[in-house]
Amino acid sequence: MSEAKSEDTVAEGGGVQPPRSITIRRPDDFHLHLRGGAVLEAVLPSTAAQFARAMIMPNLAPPVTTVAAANAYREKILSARPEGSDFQPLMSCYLTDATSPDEIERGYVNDAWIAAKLYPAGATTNAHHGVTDLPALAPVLERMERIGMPLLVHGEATDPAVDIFDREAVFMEQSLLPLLARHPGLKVVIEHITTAETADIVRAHASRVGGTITPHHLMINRTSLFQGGLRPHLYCLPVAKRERHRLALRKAATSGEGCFFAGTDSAPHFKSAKESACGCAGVFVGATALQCYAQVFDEEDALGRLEGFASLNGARFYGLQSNDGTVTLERTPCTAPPVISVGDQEILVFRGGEPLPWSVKGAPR
Ligand SMILES: NC(=O)N[C@@H](CC(=O)O)C(=O)O
Ligand SMILES: [Zn+2]
Ligand SMILES: [Zn+2]
Repeated sequence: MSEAKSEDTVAEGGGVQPPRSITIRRPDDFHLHLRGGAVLEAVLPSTAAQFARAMIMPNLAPPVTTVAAANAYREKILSARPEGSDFQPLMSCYLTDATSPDEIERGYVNDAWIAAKLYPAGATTNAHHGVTDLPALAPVLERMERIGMPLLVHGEATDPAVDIFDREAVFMEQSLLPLLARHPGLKVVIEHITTAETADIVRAHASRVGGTITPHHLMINRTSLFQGGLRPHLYCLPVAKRERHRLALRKAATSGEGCFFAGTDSAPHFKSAKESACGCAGVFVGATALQCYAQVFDEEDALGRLEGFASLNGARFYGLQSNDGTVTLERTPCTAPPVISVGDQEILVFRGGEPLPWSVKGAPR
């Protein structure tokens, strides 16, 4: 495990004061929704200011299922970058019942994408084209296993009879563990893990299974969704769970174990669509992600492990070089904007408009 450089200062009494700043290698966000068009233009600068690369989620409408669509989307992302940005999108493709193993391999060998995303049909936002019959996906998964291409999983059961707070647990037991057994060489990332038990499943298969953890699942529990009234902007899928799970996620993220890494699941939706009789799922955390991760690691007295989680573990899992360059986080309070505007619409920023104890040096405060 690498310990990042931090500026410890020796207090007059001889004790060590907590560091004022920490410098880590530039991090990667291994789970990001950028959408398209004006939303892409509006949200990309937030991520590009913090992260060198991001795994781009393919749940657009229509979803990214072909090499041509992935290449076109990558070009749109590259041209939406702010002036001077070297941000690199890492592309993924969206698996459907009709996905062909040949198209998956073609995209992988031609660098159109480096991973494929499994959405159980209907499990989350724009998942209605997802997979209805997992065992029938075997030829695709066998091919991925053979070529070493990781499978990224939204791990929730879709049976409406399953309690929403149990959907991740049920998927893990009924679908993910059997899938891991059927495909013993397949690399899998369980995305946005939300339970103590899922963290243990990741650990138990750590040689080939990773787990991404979002900033918000480290900060909120299911009670937060109802604090003082209904909080639609904290609603995402998988929904936040009980406090014991949040504590287990904080332990996993800050443990130094290489199987856990940053994936923000920053998922922009318009305020009007969130504050609705049927509000949609997703938290826009792109503008405050690194500040929030730093706060959590600081609270857990684990700032020295932030670099592993944010900048090294994920790259290692994917067989990528870690990034050149560094980013410095300072213990200087900052307040992110409460909203990002897109034309006459707004997207609320997670923890925007309130003081955060950490700021990203050089990023707008
Ligand atoms: N996390 C969410 O609640 N929403 C994501 C989809 C996803 O990652 O499940 C979105 O695309 O809005
Ligand atoms: Zn998801
Ligand atoms: Zn997501």
